[in-house]
Amino acid sequence: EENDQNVLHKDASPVYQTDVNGDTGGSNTIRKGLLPEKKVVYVCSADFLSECDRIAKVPFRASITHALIEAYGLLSRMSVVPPKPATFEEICHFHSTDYIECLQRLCQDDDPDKYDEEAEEFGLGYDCPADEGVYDSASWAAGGTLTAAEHLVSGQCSVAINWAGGWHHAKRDSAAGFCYINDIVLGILKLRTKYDRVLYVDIDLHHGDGVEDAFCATSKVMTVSFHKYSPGFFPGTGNLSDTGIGKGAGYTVNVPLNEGCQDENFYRVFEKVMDIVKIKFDPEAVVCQCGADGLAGDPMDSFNLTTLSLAKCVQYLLNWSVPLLLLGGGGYHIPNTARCWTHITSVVTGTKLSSDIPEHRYFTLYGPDYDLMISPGNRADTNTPSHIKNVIAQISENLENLQ
Ligand SMILES: O=C(CCc1ccccc1NC(=O)c1cccc(C(F)(F)F)c1)NO
Ligand SMILES: [Zn+2]
Repeated sequence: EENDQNVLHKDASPVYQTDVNGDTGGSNTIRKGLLPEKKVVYVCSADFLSECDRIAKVPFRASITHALIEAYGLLSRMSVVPPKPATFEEICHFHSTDYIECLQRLCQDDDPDKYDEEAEEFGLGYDCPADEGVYDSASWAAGGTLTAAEHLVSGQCSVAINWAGGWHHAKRDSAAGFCYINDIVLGILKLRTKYDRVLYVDIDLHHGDGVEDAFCATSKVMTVSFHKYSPGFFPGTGNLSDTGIGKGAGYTVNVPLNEGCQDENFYRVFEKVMDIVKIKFDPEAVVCQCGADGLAGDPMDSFNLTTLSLAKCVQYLLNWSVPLLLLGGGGYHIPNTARCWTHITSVVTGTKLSSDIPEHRYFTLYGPDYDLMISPGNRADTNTPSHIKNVIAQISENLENLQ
């Protein structure tokens, strides 16, 4: 096999770290950051990929992403762990049994007129179709996130990755925004069996409303979502004034941004907000939804980010050296999404990658540049300095009062 798993990509120059007695390099210390060898769990298997390839709005995205990660030789830097699909019982640790039973029933029904009143009640219908295979792919994606979270809880790794997870719109008793099972909530509930304070960060283009709703009334889980917020833009929630309720008051953070957001503004806001979150909440574990639909070139055509800012956000969280669960999410320009999550995987494993896409099964998708990096479009960033300043000021004021 041309791509020997143990050979880093030809131009990759691993980043060296001086070891305890000061000498650098040597065969076994080609790592940066604080992760001990192989302490990154990457959830994947052939069954898992073929099930997640069937997710309707992102056909074959799971396999295309995995193939690029493999082509760059990154699998040898991680522990690859095969997941199982989440069971009905595991799924109902968050979702209502009525909703999940209805989802299962409809997915097995091939009658085009199957969307009865009950279906509508559970958000299942023409905008969230319960087609054949939807339950299976959603339960496999959720199983991947649970497997990743379990490896963090058991201490077997410090970072765990499920690029087929991140379905942040699903509610306790309803599908929404093509999300059917909220794997993120299930993963956070799993982490909460060990960690007292869990932080959720969402850098997808859209507001992470399903996760926010699940934890808006508790101070044990803080949710921080960075998203486009503008009239008529889905889901329409996630304004600055949305800060949590009851015991959770102040533990919901929303960072509403405008059209055209570029790397510089996005990362500037991210860093300023997360600096305060770290001081005021001091999380014991972090879950980050890395939705890539804010990238330049995405059919959502809303933000104008490149993988550099999204990868810098993950590097920022890595530097906290607390257990970190990384998930996918949106991302509808599939080669760019694969570029983004491969770039993030290289950051997590401390591996420098050549910007030349390696020859592999899906090489042709990366034309005409065949470059790992993407360029921003030339649309203006409508986030004015005063908007950015006001958002940061308001959020630090909201967090100031946190006990
Ligand atoms: O990406 C999402 C949800 C996207 C969404 C929510 C509600 C209604 C529609 C959508 N998604 C789309 O419109 C969509 C999904 C996949 C591909 C496209 C495409 F047509 F832009 F490619 C569009 N959340 O992070
Ligand atoms: Zn999205």
